[in-house]
Amino acid sequence: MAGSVGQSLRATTQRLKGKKNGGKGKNKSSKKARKEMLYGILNEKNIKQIQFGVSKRFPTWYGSAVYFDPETKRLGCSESKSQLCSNFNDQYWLETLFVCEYCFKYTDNRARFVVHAAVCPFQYRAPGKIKYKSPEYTIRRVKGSKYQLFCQCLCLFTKLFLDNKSMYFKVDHYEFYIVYENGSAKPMGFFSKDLVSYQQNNLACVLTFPPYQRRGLGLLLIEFSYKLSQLEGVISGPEVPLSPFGLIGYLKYWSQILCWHLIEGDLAHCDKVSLEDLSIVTGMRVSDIILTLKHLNCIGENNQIYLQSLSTWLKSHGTKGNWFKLQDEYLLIDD
Ligand SMILES: CC(=O)SCCNC(=O)CCNC(=O)[C@H](O)C(C)(C)COP(=O)(O)OP(=O)(O)OC[C@H]1O[C@@H](n2cnc3c(N)ncnc32)[C@H](O)[C@@H]1OP(=O)(O)O
Repeated sequence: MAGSVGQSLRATTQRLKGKKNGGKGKNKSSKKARKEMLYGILNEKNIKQIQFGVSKRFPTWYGSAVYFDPETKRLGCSESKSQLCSNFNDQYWLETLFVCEYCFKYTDNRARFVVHAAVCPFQYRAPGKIKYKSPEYTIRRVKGSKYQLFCQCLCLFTKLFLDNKSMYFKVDHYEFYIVYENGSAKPMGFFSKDLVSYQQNNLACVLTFPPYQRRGLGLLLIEFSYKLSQLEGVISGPEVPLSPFGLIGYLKYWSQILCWHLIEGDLAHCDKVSLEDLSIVTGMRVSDIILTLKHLNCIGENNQIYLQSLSTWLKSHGTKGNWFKLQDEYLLIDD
């Protein structure tokens, strides 16, 4: 399993490079096919389900061609012939993709998966450096340049749950912030950060793995991304476009932050608050603030903010004293 993944990724990259050079002058449809191959774009799901570690199984949300050889539709350089699409079901290329829940290496072969699961070194030591450690959760920073294969496999996995992002192989200038439950080396979710983002985005892509969703981890990661950009002294926000779930999650986070600053925080006693004031205290972009205030139905002509509508939102989405997921005292940001 371990060797096959590295070879598979190299083979895919080589194949794509080769096709790119040899494809000059060919028609538009082959260009489109190459693009789809490069970004793994598929209109339908091609892997039915994921076996994530030995005990978790769940369906994929989106298709991805990047795991496969485009000609044979077989997984990377797998020697297994047991799960070809023709043997299974025309809709799917593969019924079950076995993914290591510690390092994201993958295979279509159960026996190889079981062997790997028993020896994966990441189960004893998670990669990267701890940047946040509360009594409940740890967030580790994993550099793409240092843990290339780990990050590439994580990006491939992400594509199965996020349709509009497509970065798999060039991970060198990305950092990955991965959340773990304390005492466990099993990643539960992550966000990536582009270190050469011209828009100075504080987050490229965020994912909570399906078994761990709706526990507040998405909001924790988003809050952490803002903490990092505020420490850098940058007004920032996520890379766009947001996915539908991304938008719901961000609107929740942004609504809470704006409500807190306007009702309980530094701005609560100001007579007049401008969008720029809000941007400075929250670290949010003005465009995101306007979007959120419109969502909260509390911005009028001349960008006047109606606090009454904020209070109404708060009543229906009460945070019960838990305004923030992240606690500053547990931050370990030294570089
Ligand atoms: C810039 C970008 O990367 S955009 C791409 C965003 N990522 C994706 O779309 C990948 C797939 N989706 C996911 O991984 C997750 O849904 C995330 C990351 C967006 C949210 O992760 P979670 O850990 O589930 O979020 P969390 O538990 O903090 O919930 C935050 C809020 O989002 C909303 N929300 C999250 N999931 C759902 C859902 N399935 N249905 C309705 N609302 C939801 C809720 O308001 C929720 O708060 P609540 O539970 O108190 O009601």
